[in-house]
Amino acid sequence: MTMSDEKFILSLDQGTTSSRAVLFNRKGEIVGMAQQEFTQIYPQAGWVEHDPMEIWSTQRGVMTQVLAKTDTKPEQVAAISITNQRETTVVWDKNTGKPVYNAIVWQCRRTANTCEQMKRDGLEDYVRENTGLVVDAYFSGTKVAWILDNVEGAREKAEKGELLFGTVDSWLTWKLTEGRVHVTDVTNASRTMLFNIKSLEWDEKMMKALNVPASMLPEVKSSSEVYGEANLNGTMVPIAGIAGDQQAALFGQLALEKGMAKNTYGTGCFLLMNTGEEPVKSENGLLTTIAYGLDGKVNYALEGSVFVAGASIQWLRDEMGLIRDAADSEYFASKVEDTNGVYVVPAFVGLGAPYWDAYARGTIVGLTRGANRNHIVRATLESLAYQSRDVLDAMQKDAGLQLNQVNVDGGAVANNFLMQFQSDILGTSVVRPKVIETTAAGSAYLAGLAVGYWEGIDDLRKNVGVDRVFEADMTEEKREKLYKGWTRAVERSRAWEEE
Ligand SMILES: Nc1ncnc2c1ncn2[C@@H]1O[C@H](COP(=O)(O)OP(=O)(O)O)[C@@H](O)[C@H]1O
Ligand SMILES: O=P(O)(O)OC[C@H](O)CO
Repeated sequence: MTMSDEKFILSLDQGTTSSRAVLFNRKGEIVGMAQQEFTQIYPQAGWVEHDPMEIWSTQRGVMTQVLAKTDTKPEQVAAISITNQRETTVVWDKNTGKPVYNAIVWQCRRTANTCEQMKRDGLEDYVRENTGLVVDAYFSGTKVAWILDNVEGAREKAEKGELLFGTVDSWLTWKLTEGRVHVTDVTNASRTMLFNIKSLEWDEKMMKALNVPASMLPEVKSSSEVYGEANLNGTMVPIAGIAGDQQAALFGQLALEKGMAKNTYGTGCFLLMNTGEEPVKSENGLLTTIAYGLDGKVNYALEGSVFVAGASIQWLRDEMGLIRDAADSEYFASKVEDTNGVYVVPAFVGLGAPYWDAYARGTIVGLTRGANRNHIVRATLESLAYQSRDVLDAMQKDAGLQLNQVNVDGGAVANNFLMQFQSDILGTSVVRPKVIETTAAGSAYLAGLAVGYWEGIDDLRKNVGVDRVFEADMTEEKREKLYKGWTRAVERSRAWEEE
């Protein structure tokens, strides 16, 4: 229950598996939250889709629910912020507002062949230099092209200027403003492979290479400004913050200075390091991306994107039936002292950073007659930590520095076994904040700053607190032996699926 004149920021967090709405007060505390899972559509092996109308209906549903649950009137919402699963691609008809196809999800591998062709066409260096990305099916560009090439009549309509493209932030803003506003922010734009991260404009050469008409593309704005107004039961409320979820988490951790990093453990795992106002080119398989656009400037980040992290725990629950609840994984993993030599490489949709192997597939190695459920559960949890080490090692090489602590957030950091093992396998401290909904918080901060709900960054520092610090407790010898086993397991998973 909220006091009737108190104001809040309503943060909409549209993730890969669920839509969430979180209400924040001035102290950055969560006043209320509503969450709803939605359908994952797997039309073929390696393909992943969402229904854009379900994304919208669940997001609208949780938004209404959180206000009702906390007895908050629309007039008490100072601003709405949007943060979202990135890269996921929606194409809709400008006149009817209807999607022409399901959203193609970031995890979807259907355009791997297009990427091979792009590499043969010699585009890799241009893509890396100008978009900060590697040529991979992960990003939106080839997904838009696929829709235009495969949905009957789509290309013709797009060329007549009748279709619009957007990442999920863009789609939600369009729906919330009843079709008045077609925008995105720099962080989301930097994940499309169509955006030039240096000039901060849509890239002509990439638009041509992917055959995507300029008329489809949203206007690109900063991450913190008023983009338009949403109609909340007759009250117009400004939408004032937009950022991709991983960038929002970095902001939520207030990692606003060069060299500050965070790792988020959700469906995937995403390690981002703020590199300041200059983009840093990775030599070790990471991405260069925009961290946020604020006050007329952008900050850049290096990113290590791991495609499957918490999703592997859902796989243990839903497909393998080894656990009933994600949290049970901690209990089973802790029942054994080690994995008995078992490694699980959850390369269900290929491998992201630093390998970028679209043809890797999931692998369990090291099985002996003594391997049991607990070992497999433990090895799956450990895979989150090993994959994070892969990207942290790459990041330290790129940045030329050694981190002695990693700030973490996201759903899976509730798992104490995982956090301790993470610290052990990295040999650094792992710092878990009080509010692990850092994504929603960072997004709320961006909106709150735009409307003067918070005056500035110093105002926000009071909001951030530490819950627990995990310290490494493993010998160097053991750490390196275990990690070597992981690298061998990864080799076994690679290039499995044939082109
Ligand atoms: N206690 C836990 N141990 C391990 N994994 C967990 C735990 N709780 C949640 N997860 C995993 O974390 C993910 C949910 O985190 P969340 O940050 O909500 O993800 P997303 O935003 O990607 O939907 C799920 O994939 C789930 O399997
Ligand atoms: O929905 P999440 O939290 O798994 O995040 C997905 C990422 O944004 C994909 O790049």
